[in-house]
Amino acid sequence: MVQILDGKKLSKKILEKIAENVKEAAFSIKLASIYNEKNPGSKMYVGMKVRRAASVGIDSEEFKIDDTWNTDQVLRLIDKLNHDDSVSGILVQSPLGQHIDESAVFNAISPIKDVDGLAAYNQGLLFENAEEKHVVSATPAGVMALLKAYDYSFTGKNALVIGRSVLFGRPMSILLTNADMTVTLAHSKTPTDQLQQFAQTADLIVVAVGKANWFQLDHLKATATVIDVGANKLDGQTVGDVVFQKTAAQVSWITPVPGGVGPMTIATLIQHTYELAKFQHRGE
Ligand SMILES: NC(=O)C1=CN([C@@H]2O[C@H](COP(=O)(O)OP(=O)(O)OC[C@H]3O[C@@H](n4cnc5c(N)ncnc54)[C@H](OP(=O)(O)O)[C@@H]3O)[C@@H](O)[C@H]2O)C=CC1
Ligand SMILES: Nc1nc(=O)c2c([nH]1)NC[C@@H]1CN(c3ccc(C(=O)N[C@@H](CCC(=O)O)C(=O)O)cc3)C=[N+]21
Repeated sequence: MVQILDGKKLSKKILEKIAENVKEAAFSIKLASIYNEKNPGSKMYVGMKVRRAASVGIDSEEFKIDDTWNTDQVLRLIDKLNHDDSVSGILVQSPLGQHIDESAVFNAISPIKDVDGLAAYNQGLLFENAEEKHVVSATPAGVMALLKAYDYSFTGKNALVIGRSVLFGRPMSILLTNADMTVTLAHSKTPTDQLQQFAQTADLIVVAVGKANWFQLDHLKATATVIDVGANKLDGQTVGDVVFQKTAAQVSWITPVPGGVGPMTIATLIQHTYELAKFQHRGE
């Protein structure tokens, strides 16, 4: 019988702890979010992050851009926020828009305000496994926290990560490598028969392709764990990348959508905001 990795429950516990820490902090904390207001998903997710942050006593400031903005304008905004001591963390919600150079934007964020761990400085330290020295991308870090909360044993196990984005797949594959798993990172150029081979020997399968109800492979290991990162809108409902029933019937652990990775992403992002604010005020 499959067991649920309950991100909603764990995220509540994380937020309660942060609320206590913020109450005791002798400094105010503010999260600045930049997003394209024409993207309904971005508007919704930033709204959720702002509300959750407020619920633990962290302020927010939203910077809405639209498709008339160019990369330089966004870089100038980030430069302003980097130098604004009242701003503890800077979140750039992707996608910003086809014409914006997201990599240049992420890399312009001051490393000590990069709450999503997307700047090359932080991604580089992730490669070095120097985790105590840097911020890790919120969603993969949230997945690790969820697995650790259920005492997942990583060492020597096989992981299959499907999706290689800078936002999720790549940092996820490195985090799992750093945790001593043997990681296969698949993508759209991985032949389907190969994907089936990797899936049936995987102990951990992490799906982040951005296609509703896409993953439905058979012959999965009965002891396997499946992490569904997908957040797709289908007829007004949020559905994952994984066909839940068919997959849950085969494995031991699975995350639900909603209620799995999503809430963990938000809680982890807010935790990073608190931790970076604390670092910025160290020694006071
Ligand atoms: N819950 C949360 O907190 C978060 C959820 N998400 C969700 O996760 C999903 C992925 O997001 P993101 O990483 O930004 O997505 P991207 O669109 O940036 O990347 C999708 C990845 O999936 C791969 N892919 C696409 N089709 C296939 C296929 N048929 N077989 C194998 N691989 C395939 C692509 O391969 P290629 O590289 O070859 O193009 C690409 O690497 C989305 O639904 C997003 O909403 C993302 C971040 C946080
Ligand atoms: N720089 C950046 N960082 C991100 O973390 C980031 C991003 N860009 N771009 C888009 C994706 C998507 N994302 C989600 C966050 C929370 C939920 C979430 O909490 N969803 C609820 C359901 C919400 C609903 O009702 O639709 C759940 O899964 O329980 C989903 C998706 C973060 N993203």
